[in-house]
Amino acid sequence: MKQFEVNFDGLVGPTHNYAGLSFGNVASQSNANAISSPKQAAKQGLAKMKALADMGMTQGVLAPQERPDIATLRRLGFTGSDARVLENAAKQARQVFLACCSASSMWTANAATVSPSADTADGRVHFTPANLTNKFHRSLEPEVTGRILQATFANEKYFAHHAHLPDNEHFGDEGAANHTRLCSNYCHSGVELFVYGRYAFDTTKPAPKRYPARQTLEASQAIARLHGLDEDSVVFIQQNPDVIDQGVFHNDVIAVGNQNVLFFHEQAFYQKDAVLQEIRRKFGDHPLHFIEVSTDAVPVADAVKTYLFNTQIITLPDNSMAIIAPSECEENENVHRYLSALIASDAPIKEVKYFDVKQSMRNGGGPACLRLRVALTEQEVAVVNPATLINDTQFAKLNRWVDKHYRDVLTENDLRDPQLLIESRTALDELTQLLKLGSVYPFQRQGS
Ligand SMILES: N=C(N)NCCC[C@H](NC(=O)CCC(=O)O)C(=O)O
Repeated sequence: MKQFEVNFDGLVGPTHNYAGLSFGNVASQSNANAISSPKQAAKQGLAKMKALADMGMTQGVLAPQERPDIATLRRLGFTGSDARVLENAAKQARQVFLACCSASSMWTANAATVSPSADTADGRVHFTPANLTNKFHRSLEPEVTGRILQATFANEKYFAHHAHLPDNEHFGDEGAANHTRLCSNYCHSGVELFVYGRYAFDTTKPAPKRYPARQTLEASQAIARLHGLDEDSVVFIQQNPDVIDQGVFHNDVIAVGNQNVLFFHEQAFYQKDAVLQEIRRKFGDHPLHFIEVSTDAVPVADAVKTYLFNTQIITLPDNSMAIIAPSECEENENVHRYLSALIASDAPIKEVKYFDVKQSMRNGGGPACLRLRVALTEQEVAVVNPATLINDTQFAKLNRWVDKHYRDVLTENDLRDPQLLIESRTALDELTQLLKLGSVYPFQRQGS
């Protein structure tokens, strides 16, 4: 049977900006208020999607969200015309306003957790949007994310969509950024790794001291239950609290897996040896490769700066593996040396391809943050909304759409411009037609 792991990349929205909203995410904080380029950001993302499609990968795209989020600003007490809501919010509650303008839905690794049909009790692909409770600006995403996922995977026979977990820190869930699946073949049952940062109901357990742990064990357990996963094929792993305190705010900043390869930093996991043993036991007799990177080879600070682990390991149509890395990895001596040695070694990864995703990197989002992985059978691919899959035509249309609607530069001051709101809504309205999504945005559903 043909097997697919489809990457659904987030399209960068027209209000892409740097607002320093993510405490614990070093890049986000250090680029607060830098000038952004939504057009360049969207094009960098599209170029990566097109490059993967050209490598023979099946590549999808997920629509961004409506920002500024006028509906939320109204919910928070701002009234009058949309222009007045923007003006008053920017003047009276700058931080709240900025949070409601973030284009953070571009990082679709945080859109949802996905379990392929081979792993689930009812044989469907299961999706649970992440509630992203730890950051206000991100907690605004799950409802619309759910609608976009339902419009993309719109077939109940094959796809099951759950509501996001309760919106409370006890069930803080960051989606696929803390979830990895190991398997020998995408269509065979695999072992799902759920990485959490803390226990919600037991404060005696280890937890980071400086920065927040966004994901709880209880949230990860709830997702595994909802998706009908077999406990013999699930491993719950605590992230090392010390690395969270060094800026590793999601597990995908320090570990990444693909098929039978787990690529991780030696400091990634709490009680690492027991974790690796459990993974090996549950994976069974098939070959399994642990590629462990020592602190001597790459210090955690370099991993956080370059996003060595926020790379995509992909299996190409000829079954060889390649690693998709941000250009920051090529520019850093330690990391470049490491990657060059890795592909020359007998490890399964044979090729490295560098991509410029700097507009995203400045907010703490590398190549892997920009994509949601969905392992699908041939039959399942056939029922995905075809307009969301990238081919030459869709790529050209999306590029033209960006050229037509996106600004070259954006500053904080521009965000309060009512014209930007109109531009964004016009762009998104057209996008929903291009991707055949129906009415997913609040501005399209007013009065419905
Ligand atoms: N690791 C993964 N999978 N995703 C990266 C998400 C980056 C995102 N940055 C932000 O939301 C910054 C927005 C700002 O500061 O303007 C976050 O911290 O949640």
